[in-house]
Amino acid sequence: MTVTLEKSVRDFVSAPHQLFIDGDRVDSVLGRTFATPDPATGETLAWVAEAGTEDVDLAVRAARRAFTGPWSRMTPAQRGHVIWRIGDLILEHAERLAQLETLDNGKALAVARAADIPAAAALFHYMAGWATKIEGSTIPLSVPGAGFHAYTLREPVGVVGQIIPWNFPLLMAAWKVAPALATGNVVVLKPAEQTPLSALYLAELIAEAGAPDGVVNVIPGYGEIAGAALAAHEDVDKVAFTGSTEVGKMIVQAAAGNLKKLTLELGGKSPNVVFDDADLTVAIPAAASAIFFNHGQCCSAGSRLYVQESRFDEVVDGVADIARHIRVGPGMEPGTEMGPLISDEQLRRVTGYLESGRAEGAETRAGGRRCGDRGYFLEPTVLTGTRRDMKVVREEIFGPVLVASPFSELDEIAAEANDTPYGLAAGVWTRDLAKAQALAGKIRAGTVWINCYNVFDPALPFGGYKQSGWGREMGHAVLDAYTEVKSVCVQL
Ligand SMILES: NC(=O)C1=CN([C@@H]2O[C@H](COP(=O)(O)OP(=O)(O)OC[C@H]3O[C@@H](n4cnc5c(N)ncnc54)[C@H](O)[C@@H]3O)[C@@H](O)[C@H]2O)C=CC1
Ligand code: BAL
Repeated sequence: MTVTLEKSVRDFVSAPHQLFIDGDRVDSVLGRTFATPDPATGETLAWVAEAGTEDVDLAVRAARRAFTGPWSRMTPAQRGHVIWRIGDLILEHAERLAQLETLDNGKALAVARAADIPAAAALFHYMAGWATKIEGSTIPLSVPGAGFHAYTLREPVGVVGQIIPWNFPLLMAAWKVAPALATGNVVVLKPAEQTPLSALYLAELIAEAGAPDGVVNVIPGYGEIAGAALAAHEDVDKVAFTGSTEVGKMIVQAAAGNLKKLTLELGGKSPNVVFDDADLTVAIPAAASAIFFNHGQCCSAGSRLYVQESRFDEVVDGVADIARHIRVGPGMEPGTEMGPLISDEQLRRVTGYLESGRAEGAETRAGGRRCGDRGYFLEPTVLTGTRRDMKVVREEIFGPVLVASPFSELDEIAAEANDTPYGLAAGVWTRDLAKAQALAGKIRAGTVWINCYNVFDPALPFGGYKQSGWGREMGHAVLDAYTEVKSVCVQL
């Protein structure tokens, strides 16, 4: 049995999907379209206009016109009102958006309802408040002689290209669009080719909320064509990207042409460390959730579990038992806890890692196989007996695959936790807060969760050390990424 689709969702999905440029739905210049599949079946869900370089150019021009035009004439309070209204509209359309997200991404409807959609609305509501609080400062100068009045202004960067992934399609759009608008920028958003639908729906809500034409343009298309053109475009002032570290590096090179500003939110291989004095009734289910939430398709996934040796078997057996009982199925089926992976390509990538782990001697404590032969379902998997040099330990798998290892003491685990090119997140579990904070201080990662995991809040900055990225999203910190500082110096 599946949840009955709302008629409006059925109608939206089955309609032809155009690009959203300058407040209008338009076909792509070359008339190209692409299919977005339903990951639960592998069948085509919808056909979507495919942006090419010409469309990227049209969208950038529309954004530039809006930047110098009506958007720049709105007061901060008016901008804040529009952004708040977008949050309200997301909540008003929550069920439709949740169903759309489940169809396009595959995630369980309960998860889309409880997590993705309210979190996207919350981000717009939080950022709305910042629109009226983008302030400079007055600066006392030490230049001898004449008096000066010097101050700084924070100005928008300009036209921002935003390239987002498929793991949290609407939420990643919110993380990008909301701070850009709060700081007075304009946007060309390229959603992932696997999940373009909720971003197109969001474009309509943004227009309904009162954003002038061209302020947010949404151009679905392929990364190597539309994404690459956006990253290289000479009239784009900044690119904000979330996705693989590999593509992040390509974007750095593409952006060099006009030295556009960049923020990058990239991969992770996050350590989750359980000490022997932790409350295991909480730590065990949390360690399972840290890796299995969103099918492990989270950049922050706690994919390396380290347990102090005296409790290793207890914790691993507990996590493996949870893994075996997770209900895997189509996201639209009531009771489903874990849906399919996003695509055939991702399924092959993840099962390739499982084969490599087995070939290198890892032991499978739970899962390890594809479920059925329709759609892209995989069993939640726990591997032990791994070594530091194995691919399954070193590389981001981006699937429901946990590698678990024992450790003996704090300094050893700090070194092992940091033995990765990534530095996105980490978890620490212990009743001893001094020990937790000591380890948190040693771990080189943008977020350390103590006795919790995957806690996100619009006010809490998120981003990576090392090859996990540049800059921070959310919180006060994101405002820096979307503003230029201008110093004004007046001789009195
Ligand atoms: N940090 C995160 O949240 C995410 C990390 N990933 C990682 O990336 C791996 C591969 O997944 P993909 O979907 O292939 O990630 P990806 O990095 O290729 O795709 C992310 C976005 O970048 C775009 N893109 C791809 N190539 C581009 C290019 N040359 N120039 C500009 N934009 C480009 C895509 O169209 C998509 O919108 C995953 O297995 C996972 O390890 C994937 C998605 C999200
Ligand atoms: N990429 C944003 C959040 C996550 O994947 O964990």
